[in-house]
Amino acid sequence: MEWEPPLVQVFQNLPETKIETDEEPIDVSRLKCYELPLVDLGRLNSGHAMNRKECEKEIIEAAKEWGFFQVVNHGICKEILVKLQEEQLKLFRQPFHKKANQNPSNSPTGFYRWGNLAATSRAHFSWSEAFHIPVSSVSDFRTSNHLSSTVEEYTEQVSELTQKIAEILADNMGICSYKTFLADKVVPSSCYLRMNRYPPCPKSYSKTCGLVSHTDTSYLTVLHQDNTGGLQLMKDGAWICVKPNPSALVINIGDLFEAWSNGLYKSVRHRVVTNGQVERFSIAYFSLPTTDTVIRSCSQPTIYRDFSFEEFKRQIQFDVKSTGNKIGLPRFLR
Ligand SMILES: C=C1C[C@]23C[C@@]1(O)CC[C@H]2[C@@]12CC[C@H](O)[C@@](C)(C(=O)O1)[C@H]2[C@@H]3C(=O)O
Ligand SMILES: O=C(O)CCC(=O)C(=O)O
Ligand SMILES: [Fe+2]
Repeated sequence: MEWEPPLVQVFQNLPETKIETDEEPIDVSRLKCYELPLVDLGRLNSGHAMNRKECEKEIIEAAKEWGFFQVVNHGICKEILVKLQEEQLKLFRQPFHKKANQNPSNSPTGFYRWGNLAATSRAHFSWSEAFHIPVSSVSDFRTSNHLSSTVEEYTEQVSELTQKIAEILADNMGICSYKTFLADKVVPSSCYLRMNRYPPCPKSYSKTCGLVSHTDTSYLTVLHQDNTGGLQLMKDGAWICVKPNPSALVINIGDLFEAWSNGLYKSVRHRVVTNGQVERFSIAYFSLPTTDTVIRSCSQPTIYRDFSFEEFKRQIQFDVKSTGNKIGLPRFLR
C-alpha cells in the first residue's frame, strides 16, 4: 500500500540478535490484562473538599505504585477524541513519500519517524510509524497536512489537563511547589505531540515490538489509544498488558518527574506489542520544560545528579544514535 513505510525491507536486513528474555514481547492472548487504576477527575471540581482530597490521593498513590493510571471525566469531550482519530487516520493514509518528506527547518530529523533507522539489530526495531511534533509547530503542521483545528483544540485541552495533574503531584512533594518550580518552565511550546500508528505485523515476526521498551522523556505523558490493545508495562518486575478503555485517557509519569520527585513517582518502562490482524493508533502528549531547565531533586539525598533538560536530550540522542536504544535516567544516577 502506498502509505506503508518499508518496514519489511529494512527489518529483513537487520541481524537477528537474541532479544533479552525480560524484553521478549509476550503474546497478549497469553497474558492477563489489567485495568489501570481508574481516577474520576470529575471530583476535582465537585465543590466538595472531601471528594477532591480523595481524588488527589488516588492520583498520588497511582503515580507512586504504578507510574500509570487512567482518568475519566477529564474535560476533553468525546467528539474531540473521535474527530482526532479521524484526522490521525487521514494523516497516516498519505503516501509514504509525502510523510517522509516533512522536514521542517526547526527539526533536524523531521517530524516523521518509522522503524528505527539507528537500529543495529531486530531487537531495537519498532514496527510503527509516528509524527513527533513540537506543540509550537502543531498549527502549521495541521494546516500543511489539511487537518482540521481539532488537533490544536486537543493539544490545548490536554495541556490544561497535564497542568492540573502536575500541580497535584508537585504540591504533594512539599517544598517543590508547582508554581515556584514548574509553572513558567513547562510551557505549551516546549511540549510535544506524538501520533503513533502500528501496522499489522506478519506472524513470522511476532516477537517484534510495535514500540520497543522505553520510559518516556517527559514530566507527564497523556495517552489516547484506540480499543485494539497492545500496551504493556512493567509492574513489580513483570510485564503486564493494559486493557484499553477508549473513553479514558492514560496518564504516566515520565523521567523528569521521577528525577524531580527523587524517585517518589515512577517513570515505568512500557512497550507496545504488535498483532497480525489490525492496525493500531495512539496519540501521546508529552509535557516538557524549556531546554535550559535544570532538573534538581527536591529532597535529600538525591538519587540523580542535577542535569539540564538540554543535557538529558543530548544524551538520549547520542545513545539512540550509537546503540539504537534509549538509556535515559540510569545515565544520571549519582
Ligand atoms: C528508538 C527510540 C526512539 C525513542 C527511544 C527509542 O529507543 C524507543 C522509544 C522512543 C521514545 C518514545 C517516547 C518519546 O517520544 C521518546 C523521545 C522517548 O523518550 O522514547 C522517543 C525516543 C525518540 O524518538 O528518540
Ligand atoms: O501506543 C501506545 O500505547 C504507547 C505509545 C508510547 O509509549 C509513546 O508514544 O511513548
Ligand atoms: Fe511511551
